Amino acid sequence: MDEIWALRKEIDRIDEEILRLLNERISIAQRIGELKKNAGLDIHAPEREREVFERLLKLNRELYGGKFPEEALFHVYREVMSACLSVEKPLRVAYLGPKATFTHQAALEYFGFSVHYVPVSTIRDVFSEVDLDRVDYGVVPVENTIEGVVNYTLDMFLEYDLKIVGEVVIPIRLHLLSNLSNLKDVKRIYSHRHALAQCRTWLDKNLPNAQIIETESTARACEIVLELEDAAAIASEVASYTYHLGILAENIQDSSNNFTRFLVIGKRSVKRTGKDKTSLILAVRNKPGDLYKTLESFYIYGVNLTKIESRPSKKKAWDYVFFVDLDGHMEDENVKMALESLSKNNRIIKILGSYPKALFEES
Ligand SMILES: C=C(O[C@@H]1C=C(C(=O)O)C=C[C@H]1O)C(=O)O
Repeated sequence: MDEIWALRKEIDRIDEEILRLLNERISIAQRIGELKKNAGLDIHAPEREREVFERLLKLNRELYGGKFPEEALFHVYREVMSACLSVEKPLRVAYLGPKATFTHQAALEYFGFSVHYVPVSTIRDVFSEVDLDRVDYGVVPVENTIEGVVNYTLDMFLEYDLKIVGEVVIPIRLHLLSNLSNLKDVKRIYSHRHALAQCRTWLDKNLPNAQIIETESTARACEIVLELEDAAAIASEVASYTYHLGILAENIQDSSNNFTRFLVIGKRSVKRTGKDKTSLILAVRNKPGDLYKTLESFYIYGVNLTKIESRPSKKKAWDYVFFVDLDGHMEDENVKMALESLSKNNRIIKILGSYPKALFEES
């Protein structure tokens, strides 16, 4: 007992030191904020945030053998930087709502909690909020490893002149949320159709007799469950703390290969980090060998394409454009040369931006 008491004293001392350092850090961030304002620079610096994360994750591995878990270190620093940024300039971020959805989770993962979030009801609204400067950034889903591409998001890039400033990949993990403490007391389960379908095997095995009720969103399921004494909802981790519901069973989804990629959209390009991606929209004429010729530029300059997706141009029937993602930044020599050669041949419709690759890319 004495030893526990002594060790807790030690923890108190360490916490005081961490607190002092956090306050010192935020004062420095405030000064950097003023300097950036005077120089007309962007206050939010995603490339610098990436550098901070990578440096610390590396130091944690090299100096301490990764004793402090990597994901936790990421979240601690996500919040530290989110708070430091908020004293420089409070950011406003729109996302495809409602609250507590996976898009909300992706937004939190990218910006942390010290940001003002604006949930909106359509992907178009996210684009228009950013376009009209009502928010600084927007977050939208773009593809899922099981369901495929979110076409609507790609189409919006043809309509709006916005830039991609970042990406987030998150595993779609579903949990059984309830304030009940025993699985056998769950008589009714509420959730959105997709979430229920993704947990079919687990439900058949663990709660074969419970009544299943569909709701319009996982968020609505949580609201209903809060009022009931024999029910549980299937929803995300963010839903559990948004609605103050406990996690009765974790990771109940059938597939462990379910990931969604989200894009962060804004108005300005992001500086090079060395681990970047570039997205662009290309025009390919409807004649033999044209796609081949377009792709040849990437081959000649050794640029690796990570994705190519075709969409109707909406200008003419059977006319298509290609959405391309590639490894590298526009300022990288090989990417620059490939883009120059494509532009000479009038193949570039839009460059959507260069941005840091997702930090934890699990796809
Ligand atoms: C402090 C800065 O401003 C913001 C906060 C950061 C941080 O807390 O480390 C990093 C980048 C910026 O988004 C900075 O630009 O260095």
